[in-house]
Amino acid sequence: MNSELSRQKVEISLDGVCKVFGKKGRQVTVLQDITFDVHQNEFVSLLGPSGCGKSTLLRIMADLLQPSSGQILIEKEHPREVRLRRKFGIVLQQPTLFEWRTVQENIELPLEVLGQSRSEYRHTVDQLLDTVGLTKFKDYYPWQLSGGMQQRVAIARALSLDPPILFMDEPFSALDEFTKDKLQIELYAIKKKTKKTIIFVSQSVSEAVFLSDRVIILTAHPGRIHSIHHVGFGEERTAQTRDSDPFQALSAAIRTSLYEGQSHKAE
Ligand SMILES: Nc1ncnc2c1ncn2[C@@H]1O[C@H](COP(=O)(O)OP(=O)(O)OP(=O)(O)O)[C@@H](O)[C@H]1O
Repeated sequence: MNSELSRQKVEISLDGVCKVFGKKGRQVTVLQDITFDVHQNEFVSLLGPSGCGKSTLLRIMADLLQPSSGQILIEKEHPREVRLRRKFGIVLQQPTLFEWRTVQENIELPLEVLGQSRSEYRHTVDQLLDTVGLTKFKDYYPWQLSGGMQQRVAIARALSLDPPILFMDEPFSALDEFTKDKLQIELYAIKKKTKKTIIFVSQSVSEAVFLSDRVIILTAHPGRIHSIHHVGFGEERTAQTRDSDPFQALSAAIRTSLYEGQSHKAE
């Protein structure tokens, strides 16, 4: 482990997590012996081929699924406790906004559910609109927005209760390249500003390298950790980062690991 990371507090800890789907006689092991720690304010991507169990692992971490064996602790507590105290936000591939609520009303929803009044959360919501660049569009309805704008609303909504942790499952995968690149830069800036811990599922090497402090590569059938790569570019990530030699070199190394993971499986 690099020395800077070892000084940071462990926020999420996975120990020997396994997941088996199906009934007796027709069982499939999807995840096997997944063990790693995530530190406070760290951005960790889970990268691997389709079907290797990335979403399943994220869902287990977010208490949407239970592991078949092994343990997950978030700040030394079971994910259920953490979920009930709304200590994490979730952003999925599809933004799942409420069509009959405006941008602002979608972002306000979790605060409204908590029983706060608009005067209490007005400042928070104004700040979130500003953070995701949607102040001018606050009275628009989801169907009046582009896909990228809708995903920005989903991110703002996930941040509305100011959770220390964000779980994100391929949030940009349905978007075009240009919007994707732009949102990656914005997400990195949000992470820097808000100091969140982010676990991010991706199928894209360049996305994972651009956003992450560490990239965890999973192999498929069953999903196991193949390797963990530290991203050493520091906190300056711009459009030019992707053209830099360190970025290209790390992307190439990660691509090699991904292919290695697949070919071991085929042997
Ligand atoms: N509820 C379920 N019951 C049975 N099998 C499931 C269930 N959920 C997922 N699986 C299986 O688990 C495996 C991993 O699925 P998962 O969605 O976690 O993979 P993934 O790496 O996120 O894939 P992708 O990148 O394509 O989204 C797949 O083979 C899938 O069919």
